[in-house]
Amino acid sequence: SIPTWDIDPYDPAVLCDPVPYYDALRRKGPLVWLDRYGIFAAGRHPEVQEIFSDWQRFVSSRGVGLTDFKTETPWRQPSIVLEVDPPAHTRTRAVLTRALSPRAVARLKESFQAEADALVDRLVAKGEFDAVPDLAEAFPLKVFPDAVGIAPEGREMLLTYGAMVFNALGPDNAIRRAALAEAPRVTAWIAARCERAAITGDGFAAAIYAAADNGELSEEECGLLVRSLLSAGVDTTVNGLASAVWCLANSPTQFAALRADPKLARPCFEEVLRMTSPVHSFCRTANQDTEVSGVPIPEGSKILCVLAAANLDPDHWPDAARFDIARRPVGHVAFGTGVHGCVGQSVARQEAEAVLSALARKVGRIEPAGPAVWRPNNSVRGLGSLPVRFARV
Ligand code: HEM
Ligand SMILES: O=C(O)c1ccc(C2CC2)cc1
Repeated sequence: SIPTWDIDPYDPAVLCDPVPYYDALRRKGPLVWLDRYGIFAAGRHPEVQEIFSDWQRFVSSRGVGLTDFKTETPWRQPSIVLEVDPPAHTRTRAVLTRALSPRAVARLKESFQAEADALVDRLVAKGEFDAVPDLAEAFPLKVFPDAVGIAPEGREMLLTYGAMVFNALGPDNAIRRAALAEAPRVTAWIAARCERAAITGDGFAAAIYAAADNGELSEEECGLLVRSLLSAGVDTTVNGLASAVWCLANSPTQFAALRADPKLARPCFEEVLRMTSPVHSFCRTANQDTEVSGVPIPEGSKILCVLAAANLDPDHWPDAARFDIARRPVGHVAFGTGVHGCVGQSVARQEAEAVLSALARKVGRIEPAGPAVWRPNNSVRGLGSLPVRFARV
């Protein structure tokens, strides 16, 4: 029989302190039936890997949250890359892959590094501050909209919209309702920013709109792909950077190792992603009667793939609970995997390398200066506040 569990993974207390839930979920079996929501949950690395890799049996076009687009109305026009399957996905994904290519991102390395160095210099001078607004939000909100080609005014709206996108993927709970209460105002603002006329410079959005000039996509489709960048490209890196500071503040020996070799900034960020999984869970929908690891899965079933639990699976990672920047966590699923694997991961890594290498070169010690406060969100794991002290080298 299939293990059944009445836990509420979307309870704010669980969202803020999820590791016991992850451990229990993995122990209960490869797939567990969560009868509170009538969904399956997968918390072990092999099953998450299998489900995310098999887009034919486990589709994204019926939504990657708890809403089944086949029977319920999405809160916004579905994404034409995240919430579609091949072949429709193939066309739009190709445009994003080109616009966000490692070469396009490498051109940003210097400006990202200059911005990170200047910011960290200011924070070392300040001494004590909240790393969430002053570093984790400040850095991406400066460099990412510039890289996309979005005007500077009102950028904090990107945080509101990101939280909305990620909360909307959860159940109809208080968090989701609060987030969607602001939907009309925020989605109108986002739509206006995505218009071709509103795009500045020759960044990612300009590269996307070039696909409208060569007939690859319609202008409306290009606007929706810019919306995808604004939906996925801010809250994720904000939470990844905040979690990186949290990991380093709690592991002085690991920060010392990073300081000894600032080139460890990139592998350090991969280990932060494995340990904290900024996107903690996403769904797939079975489009046929099937089975995974011997568990029958009826057509139409939603499967919550708990990326964060898979990334802490002790059967896949030796000493999985230990933050070890020398680990090289190849195979982590913090960026997903398969055809929908994160198309923005080069940008995320470039942002993180800039910030972590600045910390390695300019900060002597990172110390907690008050309680870390986690902010509950139905799909992302993020800090609301992280008071820290930066001691000079
Ligand atoms: C630490 C930062 C980030 C994390 C943890 C992250 C995580 C993810 C994950 C887990 C997926 C797969 C979703 C699925 O398979 O259903 C994904 C897809 C995606 N990400 Fe990222 N992401 C990050 C940064 C970014 C950035 C900076 C951008 C934009 C520049 C971006 C744009 C996208 C897009 C457009 C998709 C959909 C791709 C597709 O469906 O083919 N992400 N990301
Ligand atoms: O295309 C989108 O709108 C989109 C929204 C959220 C994500 C999450 C996984 C990072 C990805 C894409």
